Amino acid sequence: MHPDFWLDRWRANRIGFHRDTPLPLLVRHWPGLGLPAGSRVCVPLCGKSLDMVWLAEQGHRVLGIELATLAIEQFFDERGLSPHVRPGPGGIHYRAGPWELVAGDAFAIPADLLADCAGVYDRGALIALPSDMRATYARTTWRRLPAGCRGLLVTLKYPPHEKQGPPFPVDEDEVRVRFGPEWEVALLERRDILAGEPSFQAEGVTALSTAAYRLQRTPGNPPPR
Ligand SMILES: C[S@@+](CC[C@H](N)C(=O)[O-])C[C@H]1O[C@@H](n2cnc3c(N)ncnc32)[C@H](O)[C@@H]1O
Repeated sequence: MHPDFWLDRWRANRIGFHRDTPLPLLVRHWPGLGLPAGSRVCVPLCGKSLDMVWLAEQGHRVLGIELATLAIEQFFDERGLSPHVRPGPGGIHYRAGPWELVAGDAFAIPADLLADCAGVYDRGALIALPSDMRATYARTTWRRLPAGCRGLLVTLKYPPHEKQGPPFPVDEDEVRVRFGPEWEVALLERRDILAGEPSFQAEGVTALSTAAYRLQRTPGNPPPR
């Protein structure tokens, strides 16, 4: 999937993935990770998600990574903030308040920049990518996160032949294969959501569920790539 796919969507404002409230699964399960206020949370493929506002309200510093400059500009504009903008590791860094958003490729983000991230939040990132790119994403962005890092991952599952992604279906086996053994994976919740997703129904999808996973980076990791 070429970066232009996403840049075009932002230019045309075709951002049906964007929610105007924080994700209930985040609000329900994030506190269980036990991350102290003040810790830094990485949000790969962040868009202009309001989940980053919610994370900041919990006292976190947020490091977002997003290809589309337009998404980052809209995030700050919509908060009435004028960020400091500077080139830095991995791209152009936009900073204001608790937010530092990097306009760049999450796959190319340097490990140094992630070294003090105690948390990671993925909603609409893994499932935004086709299979080969999901493998790259796990081997690059996630692998560069430090030992002890704790994360919340939200996925979708539907019969793969019933719809073209994105979003792509990702089941529990795949999560365990992609992230294990470097990450301990625990399924926290799975729920059927088809009734509330008319656009999936209109495409002929017959079953749709979302799941939340807790991930914890195990010690004894291989060196980051
Ligand atoms: C499905 S959207 C989800 C956005 C956000 N996580 C949310 O929940 O609203 C995926 C986002 O990833 C961005 N993106 C895609 N590939 C990327 C990459 N390699 N590095 C950084 N951002 C990327 C796209 O521009 C898009 O904003």
